[in-house]
Amino acid sequence: MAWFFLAPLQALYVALLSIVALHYWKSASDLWRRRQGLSLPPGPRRWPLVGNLFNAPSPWKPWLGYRKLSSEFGDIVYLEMLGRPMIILGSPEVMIEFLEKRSAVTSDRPESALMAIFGQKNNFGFMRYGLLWRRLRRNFWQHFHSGAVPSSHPMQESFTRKALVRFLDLSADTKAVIRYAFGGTILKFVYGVEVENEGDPRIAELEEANDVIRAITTPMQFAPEALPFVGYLPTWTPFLGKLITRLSKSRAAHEHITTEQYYLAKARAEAGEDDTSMVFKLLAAASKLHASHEEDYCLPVAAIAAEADYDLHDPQAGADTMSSTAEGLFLAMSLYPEIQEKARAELSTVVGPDRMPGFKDRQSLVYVNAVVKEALRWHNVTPIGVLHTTTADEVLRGHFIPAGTMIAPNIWACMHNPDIYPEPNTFNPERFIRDGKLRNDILDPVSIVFGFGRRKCPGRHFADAMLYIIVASLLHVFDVRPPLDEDGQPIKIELHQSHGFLSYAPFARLFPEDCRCVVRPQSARAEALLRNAVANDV
Ligand code: HEM
Repeated sequence: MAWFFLAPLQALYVALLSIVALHYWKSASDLWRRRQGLSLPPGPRRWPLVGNLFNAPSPWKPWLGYRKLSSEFGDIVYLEMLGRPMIILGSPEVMIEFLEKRSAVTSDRPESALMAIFGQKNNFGFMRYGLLWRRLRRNFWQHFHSGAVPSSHPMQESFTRKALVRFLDLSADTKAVIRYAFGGTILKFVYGVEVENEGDPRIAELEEANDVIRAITTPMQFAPEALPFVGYLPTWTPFLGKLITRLSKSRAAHEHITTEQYYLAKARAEAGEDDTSMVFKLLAAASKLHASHEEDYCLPVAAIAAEADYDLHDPQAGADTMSSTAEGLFLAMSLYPEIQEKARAELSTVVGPDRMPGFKDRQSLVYVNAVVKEALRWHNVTPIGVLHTTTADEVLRGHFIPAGTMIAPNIWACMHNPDIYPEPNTFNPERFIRDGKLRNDILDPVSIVFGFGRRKCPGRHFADAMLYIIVASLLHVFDVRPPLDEDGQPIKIELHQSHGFLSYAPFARLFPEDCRCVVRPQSARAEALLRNAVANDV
């Protein structure tokens, strides 16, 4: 009798297995035909169907495991996850060769169904390569390219001072002030919104809005990406309910803040107010060019503006690039007082005690510039950048790379390669200086940490400018020290970077696990200088 029920089940199993085997055989033979005798790049042994699923580097800080693989197999390592090919690039040369020089075929992104379901459909950072991505990115770039960013320098200078003055309130939380400095600048730049302090609810709402990116790209959370239907499940679903609630809340915050700020900026524009914000300019251009199709332009304008918001700091998960880099920098300053001293000596010679530093001083502040470079290198916040994907079959250094291969550049390994940067774990800006000038014979972190080719970070000039003005203004006025323990002794904090990346997740950003420090004015005169500068800015 049992056979009566088992037979159909067995038949179903056999049918399913045959379909999977047939599919596997078809893709393997198709790949074999396309390879035309070329070998795939070397890599750990793959198993039928699952590939390297069980012997891939641990998803916990995978850049470490990837570096180990590169030392064993070379600059190009091949992995396969359930039939999905992936290569790890281990040196700057091969990254430039493939991702920069062949960016026409290496600029796609892996699709993320959950990102789309949870409100990030128009986020071009995660979008497939194509016309819509190009259109959104071009509009975004107009406001962030190297020629455009200097127009926001006065705003960056004054907002930095406004944020730093918060440190004069002894109870201010360092992380919150850092978040405010970057978040407030971006809100002002994008929407023309003036955020008064780190407690402003809009900063908190933006953090909530970014939570979806953080949640989906955090290793254990990212697993549901393989089963995108979870995006449609109710919040009471066992095991997954918490994640779905978190993502839904983030989507709601994202929709609320971006819509609200967009319409407020639009209303100001319609009322004829003069505003230099990005939304204002985009709207003006859209209505001039396409007066009869304004609604068509609302989506791109709102989406492009929202894109800039993604770079806000999150106090819980630290999912932010600029603030996270700054957290590493504050930690470095507290650990290396002698570096603060050298920067201060330079600031005192170039700027003097009677004014705050500005962008006009940048050329002359060689040491300060080197501190910015070292901050981007030492605490490299995007260790594997953002995954690219190939759109066509390619041959790289004699190896066949199939179309649809995910590419993970191990940026962290380059930034911590002792052959390029001796003693890479030491924060040492002087590695970038020779004979009083910035060296041009050493790999500039700026050329790698912002990614590659057509996908290279479009916010890089803005970010670089912000980091410069923060370092210069901070070190001109303040002293950054380690926190004290209960006995009044300095607590020695080491840089431990968080993780935040699963081998096939599209985006990862790191933050220092602990960056506690104490920020105090160097003198009453320095304090007065800052206060006066802020008063004059108003
Ligand atoms: C220290 C600061 C920053 C770092 C280290 C950083 C790093 C990166 C990296 C590695 C990528 C991926 C590039 C690639 O795929 O090859 C990226 C993409 C991106 N970044 Fe940044 N970024 C920073 C700041 C910013 C800022 C301030 C903004 C906006 C105002 C921004 C907006 C974007 C956008 C929109 C993309 C997606 C580009 C695309 O897919 O076409 N970033 N960033």
